[in-house]
Amino acid sequence: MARISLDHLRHAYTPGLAEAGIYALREVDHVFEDGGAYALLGPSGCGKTTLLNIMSGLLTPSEGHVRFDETDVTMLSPEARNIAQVFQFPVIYDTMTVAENLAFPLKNRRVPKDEIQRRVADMLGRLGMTQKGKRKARGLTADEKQKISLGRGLIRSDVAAILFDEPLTVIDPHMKWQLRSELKALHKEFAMTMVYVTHDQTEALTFADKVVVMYEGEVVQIGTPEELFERPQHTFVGYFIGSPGMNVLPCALESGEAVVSGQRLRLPAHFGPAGGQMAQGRRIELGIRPEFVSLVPRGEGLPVTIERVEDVGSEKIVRARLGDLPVSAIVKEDASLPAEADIAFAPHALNLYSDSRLVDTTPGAARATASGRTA
Ligand SMILES: Nc1ncnc2c1ncn2[C@@H]1O[C@H](COP(=O)(O)OP(=O)(O)OP(=O)(O)O)[C@@H](O)[C@H]1O
Repeated sequence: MARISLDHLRHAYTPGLAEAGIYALREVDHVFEDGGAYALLGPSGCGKTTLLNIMSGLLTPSEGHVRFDETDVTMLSPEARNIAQVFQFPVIYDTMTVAENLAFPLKNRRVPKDEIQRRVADMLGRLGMTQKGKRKARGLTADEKQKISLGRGLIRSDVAAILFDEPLTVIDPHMKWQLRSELKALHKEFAMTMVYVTHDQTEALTFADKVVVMYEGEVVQIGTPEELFERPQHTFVGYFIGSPGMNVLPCALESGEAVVSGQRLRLPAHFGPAGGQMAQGRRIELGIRPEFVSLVPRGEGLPVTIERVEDVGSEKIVRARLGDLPVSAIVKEDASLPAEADIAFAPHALNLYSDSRLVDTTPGAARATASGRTA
């Protein structure tokens, strides 16, 4: 297994696009640690597949380098990089049996016969396909074929990394959970470097130790599921992760207060220096997750109009409007809702954003804030 370093990668699909400044990847500079389980998460078109294909060698980046440990592999083919790939749709040999398909990558590497038999039997068990080992792959369901593709990727122990591109798209919903758990178990057991592309936050958060969130050709945050939830480094992360996503409220800062939709909100004390030194002309926003918004009696917070309440099991999602801004709150199922409500924000959970990037409001960070950098 290898540590994969992406060194100042940029990619435009044609020289014309590069000249026009249209990059599918704008700047990616990141290290995937040896043995880590990563998810590349982001909406359609944000550059996930482009990045994965650059890592696998299917695509050569316009700029920058890819290194596997200390070796520069930027110009090497996928075969020369020794990686396993699992694609969105199954890639298997219909005329071979299920077992032969699984054995194929091992035979190619001249693994001894008895070792192949042992590993194939083990993988068939893990995939729940022991009874189907001798069946021809032709005629299997799309689910089953994709499970074989996964098995073929996972059966080799000598690969630098395993790259998955939305591998569960064709899998039946109730099987997805089982296969994800199996992938996670295999990762724990063999500590393989795995990179898993998805646009589904549940898939990303349950599979990965670290989630790499991409937006418009850039990595906007790399973090554990908890970090992405608690401290979104970019408003997009706040909006994309969570259901409903983080409330993002445009505001102006004035002597320790935020003016949100014409209402004044006293900010936690530590926001003072950061807010005071914020450069003029920036787009300033407050971020607060619905889990940290509460409904309080009129006069105790910011006045809102409740527009609707959605019942979601043990909780209710309250959709309200603060002036012209939509705000969501998550409250307990049995919480009573005042007819005329205000909203209050848990101070510890308030985040401040400048041009979509999180402002470090911890004491001592004012200098970085003033120059526009974020932590
Ligand atoms: N072969 C290509 N030629 C030109 N532009 C491309 C090509 N492939 C992708 N793009 C563009 O590059 C950008 C990133 O695409 P990419 O497929 O990497 O995104 P993605 O996040 O994987 O999306 P999806 O989840 O829909 O696969 C998009 O704007 C896309 O239109």
